[in-house]
Amino acid sequence: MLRPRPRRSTPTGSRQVRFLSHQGAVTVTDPTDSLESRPIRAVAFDLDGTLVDSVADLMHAANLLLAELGRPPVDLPSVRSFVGDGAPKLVERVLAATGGVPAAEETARCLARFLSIYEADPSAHSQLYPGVADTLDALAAAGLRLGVCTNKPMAATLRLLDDLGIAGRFAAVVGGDSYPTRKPSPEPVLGLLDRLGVQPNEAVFVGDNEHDVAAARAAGVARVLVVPYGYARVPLDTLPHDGILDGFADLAKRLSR
Ligand SMILES: O=C(O)COP(=O)(O)O
Ligand SMILES: [Mg+2]
Repeated sequence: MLRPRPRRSTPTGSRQVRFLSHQGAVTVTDPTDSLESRPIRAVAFDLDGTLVDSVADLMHAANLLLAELGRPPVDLPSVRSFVGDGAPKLVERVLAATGGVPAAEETARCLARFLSIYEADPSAHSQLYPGVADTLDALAAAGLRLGVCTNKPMAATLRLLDDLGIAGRFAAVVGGDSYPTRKPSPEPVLGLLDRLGVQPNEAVFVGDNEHDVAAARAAGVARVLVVPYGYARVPLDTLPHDGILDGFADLAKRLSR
């Protein structure tokens, strides 16, 4: 059976909260929140910094591009701070840090070259964070629909999920080039939830940075949780989430009793 955790910053009172499990809908009284009852049917995940530690492969692709350009390489902490706004911003930041951003046409050529390098092998140095595979299995076994909403372009995203053996866990995947806008826009989150066949207030979002929290909040999901280990660029406790997980496996504990 599954149960929610209280939301932060909600009026006191009481509410009935329903989660779906194998056994059917489960209703739990949450005394800290007066919102309407709502069954949780889906969990949406960010990718980089939440499911996968991917920064080493991003750095590798960036440094192959930079070598071709005759520029110096970037280091891991720098690339880590560049991730989260999608590949075009990543490449722009890499170029800005190594001599400057060239004219638009040359920058576009750099982006295309970076993507062709990265998409060819996005997983050589990347790994799932501890507990990810087992926890996804447990949530799926509990009857929840799982999806990915990332700012990484779709081609690389699908390859990475496949390489790491978790592509089959997700009923829907949305990338940074799936909609006109990316996170922090709510558009890709709403698009993913639509593909999963659930309403926003039937979903939990799990992410690692400020864009995840902003996008999920704006989309109106029931709960926004963050992992403690990702690529956030601001302190997690300054963000309007509903809780910081102890680790990925903590998600199963938080959603079950
Ligand atoms: O910026 C990216 O390319 C991906 O970032 P995300 O998976 O954390 O959204
Ligand atoms: Mg992320």
